[in-house]
Amino acid sequence: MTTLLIDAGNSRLKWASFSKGQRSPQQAWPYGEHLPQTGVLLHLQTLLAQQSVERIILVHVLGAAFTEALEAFCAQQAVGLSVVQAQAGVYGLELAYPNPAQFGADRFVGLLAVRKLLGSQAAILIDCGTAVTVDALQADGKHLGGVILPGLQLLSDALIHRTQAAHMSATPFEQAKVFNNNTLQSMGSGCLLSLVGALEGIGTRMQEQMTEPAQILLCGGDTELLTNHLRLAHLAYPEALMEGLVYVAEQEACKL
Ligand SMILES: Nc1ncnc2c1ncn2[C@@H]1O[C@H](COP(=O)(O)OP(=O)(O)O)[C@@H](O)[C@H]1O
Ligand SMILES: CC(C)(COP(=O)(O)O)[C@@H](O)C(=O)NCCC(=O)O
Ligand SMILES: [K+]
Repeated sequence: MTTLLIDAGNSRLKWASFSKGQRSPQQAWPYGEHLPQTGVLLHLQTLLAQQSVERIILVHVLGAAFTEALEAFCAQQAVGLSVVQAQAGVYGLELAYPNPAQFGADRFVGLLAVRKLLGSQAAILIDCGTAVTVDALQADGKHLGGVILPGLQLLSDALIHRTQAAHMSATPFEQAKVFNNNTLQSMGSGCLLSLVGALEGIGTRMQEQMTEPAQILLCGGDTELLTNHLRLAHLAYPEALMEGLVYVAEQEACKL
């Protein structure tokens, strides 16, 4: 029997199956034209029709009411469900937010991924999804907090829709460069390089203010587009959140 590991973000559902201690490679399914909440439930239906699933370990950022919808769906399908939420004082983490309920559950799973991938090393996790989050974690488990900024696609959407370029289609991010000779390439390069510059500035400031060397870990949907441009030593691991969910699965298994 299989456990499904699911990260439901604002743009896409990422999933992997976990069985006998082994995780499959991550797959990412966009929501397309659907609202994220509808998209998640449709994708879950497809996943449960494809394989025999005993349990789902899921993290989402789609609102508290959505957890209830998921619970009802899984009860109907007779599948166990654990929805991961940010919590104070668990897994050896001390969260910077005084109210953990306000800290994105995906960011919390990101901190667990740091532990799973890097052990008890100080780290800065950059998760490049719909929004980009940057979080600093000390070796002793103290989370120092972080920043949230618009992701690559959001930057580009805002630029296109709030200028006379509204008639234009998607901007290209591949082969971003500083010397461009057409509007779309100029915009795509500008968005990508502005995000890269922001992350270099934020990462450098965090490293300066931390008391121990911190390993930068880059993950999320735009990892591959950003990694070659980023002038900061880092590890690129697009599927890091799946490792955070594996960590939860292993910890839950220990409690059984
Ligand atoms: N088919 C796709 N649909 C949506 N985003 C995509 C797609 N392919 C690549 N991306 C990129 O992935 C990013 C979303 O990353 P992801 O980590 O899945 O985000 P989230 O967790 O917010 O859903 C977008 O900013 C976009 O640039
Ligand atoms: C910042 C986020 C929107 C990122 O979501 P994502 O890009 O992964 O879809 C999400 O982590 C969130 O809703 N956080 C709650 C607010 C906070 O962490 O302060
Ligand atoms: K994110």
